[in-house]
Amino acid sequence: MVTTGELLATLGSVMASVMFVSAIFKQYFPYQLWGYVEKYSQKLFRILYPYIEITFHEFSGDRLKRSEAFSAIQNYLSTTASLHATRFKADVVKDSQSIVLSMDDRQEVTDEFKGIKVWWVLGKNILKTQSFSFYPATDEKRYYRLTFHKSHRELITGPYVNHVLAGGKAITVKNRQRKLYSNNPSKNWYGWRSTKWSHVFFEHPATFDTLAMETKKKEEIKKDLKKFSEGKEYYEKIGKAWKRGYLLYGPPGTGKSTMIAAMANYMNYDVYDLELTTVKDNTELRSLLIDTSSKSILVIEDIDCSLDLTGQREKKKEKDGDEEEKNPIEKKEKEDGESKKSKVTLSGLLNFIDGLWSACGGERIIVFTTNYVDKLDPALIRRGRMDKHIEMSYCCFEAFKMLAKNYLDIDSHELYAEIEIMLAETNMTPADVAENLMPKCDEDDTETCLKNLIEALKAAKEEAIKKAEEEARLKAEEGTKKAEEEVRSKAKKEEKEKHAKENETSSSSAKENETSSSSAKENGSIANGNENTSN
Ligand SMILES: Nc1ncnc2c1ncn2[C@@H]1O[C@H](COP(=O)(O)OP(=O)(O)OP(=O)(O)O)[C@@H](O)[C@H]1O
Ligand SMILES: [Mg+2]
Repeated sequence: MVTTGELLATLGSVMASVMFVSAIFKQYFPYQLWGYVEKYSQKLFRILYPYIEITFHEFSGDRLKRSEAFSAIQNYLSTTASLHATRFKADVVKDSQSIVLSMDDRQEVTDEFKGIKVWWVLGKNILKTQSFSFYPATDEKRYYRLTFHKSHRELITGPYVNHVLAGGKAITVKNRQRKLYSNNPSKNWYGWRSTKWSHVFFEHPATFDTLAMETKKKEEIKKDLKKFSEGKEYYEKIGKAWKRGYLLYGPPGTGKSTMIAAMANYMNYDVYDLELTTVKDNTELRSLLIDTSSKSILVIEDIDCSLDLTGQREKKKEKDGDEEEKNPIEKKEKEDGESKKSKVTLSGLLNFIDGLWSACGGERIIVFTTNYVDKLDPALIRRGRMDKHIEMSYCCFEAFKMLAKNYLDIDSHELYAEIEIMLAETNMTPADVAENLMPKCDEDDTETCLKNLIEALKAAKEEAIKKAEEEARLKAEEGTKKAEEEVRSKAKKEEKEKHAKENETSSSSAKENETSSSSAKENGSIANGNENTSN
């Protein structure tokens, strides 16, 4: 059976023959006559072949970059082709978990858009010449050719092509194996095929279902994320870059990193884990940002330790300073090392998150984590930079139930009541609760694990009481010391005052004596004077 593509191809070759004949004609006949022939042959061509063809090549540019349009069309046609084509090629995606079928070479499929029929064919050119290249050479250059009637030019070249590209990209996102990136030190940026980010496949299994926290809070976060992912038009309307910042804070082991993994899985985003201490300066920070793709989460973990942004860090420095004073050479070496490390400033970081460059790429989530939220600069965590602040706290009963469901596959147990009371009295992180719930050997049944948790909670409670008592004792001791110090300084002050008074009294009596003796002297001289005068 002759396909439409073959028919069109035949028509095409007939036209090519006409062109060939006309080229010969051009050589042997006068110019005026040729002008007529050309005019009418083109007219004839348009009448006989009223179709338009658009070709999308697989590779474009000097560096043989695979065309995004080609990949998108391939994915789009993989769904359309599965309805019409008879020969397929299979690609394995998502770490061998699923198969995607695409059209085989020279296969033709039809598609319809608003009642208009178009034809797609996958063709290939075989290159005859071979040249030496650093890049893996390929002999074949594939392309997709789209053919449609010229009367639908506007509709097909505009809305239809956009529809195909958008549909294809959505399938690419769905099928892609997500990646976890980490930044390379800049000294490795230069050189052949070097990159700013290196990656591994992102395979963290955490989801919002496995994350233990209050359901209400969890649902709120999920809704927030969903709203963000659907908010392209809204962000455009309000004139804001399509990005959202989350600050996750709380004690170690409360699930901040787990939450990031759950967010990435929920949104189907890549993760860029930015290690700030290896970023040389603000310019480098900006280059890293520009090199991230959209639909990604940019993470800066333990922001309080990454830069000199907090009181905590300053305290640490003071302490270091005391130690270094003993050894000035070591101090100098350490200072040199520090200066080589990172010159990223707070203002650089602020601009990175909410400056003009931060809008590049779009659809991006930025997450900071910290154990010490109070010590961060307010400018860093203001809304617009960190739009949503999420406290990850100690394990509550609701979170425990989720962990028990995940770890032990139970919804309730007679020991739950005791655990609920103990969790209300004791601070235990979800990480510790999870560890206690986990069976350690085949013999560990549900009850053993729950009892382990109760024991651990009791131990934690006793420790907390002891710690509180110790703190109270230290506080009391400090209070007594302070009171004693106050009494001593008061006594000292009184003693001083007493001495001062005594000194004052003795000096004034000495003055008095002096005055009386001098006045006696004066009296004597006056008397003598009188005597003299009377003489
Ligand atoms: N809320 C939670 N839900 C489920 N598992 C949790 C939760 N919190 C902690 N865990 C478990 O504890 C481990 C440690 O948690 P995670 O690394 O997320 O803590 P963190 O808050 O990032 O700690 P840090 O501040 O030290 O980085 C995880 O591997 C996870 O199994
Ligand atoms: Mg963490």
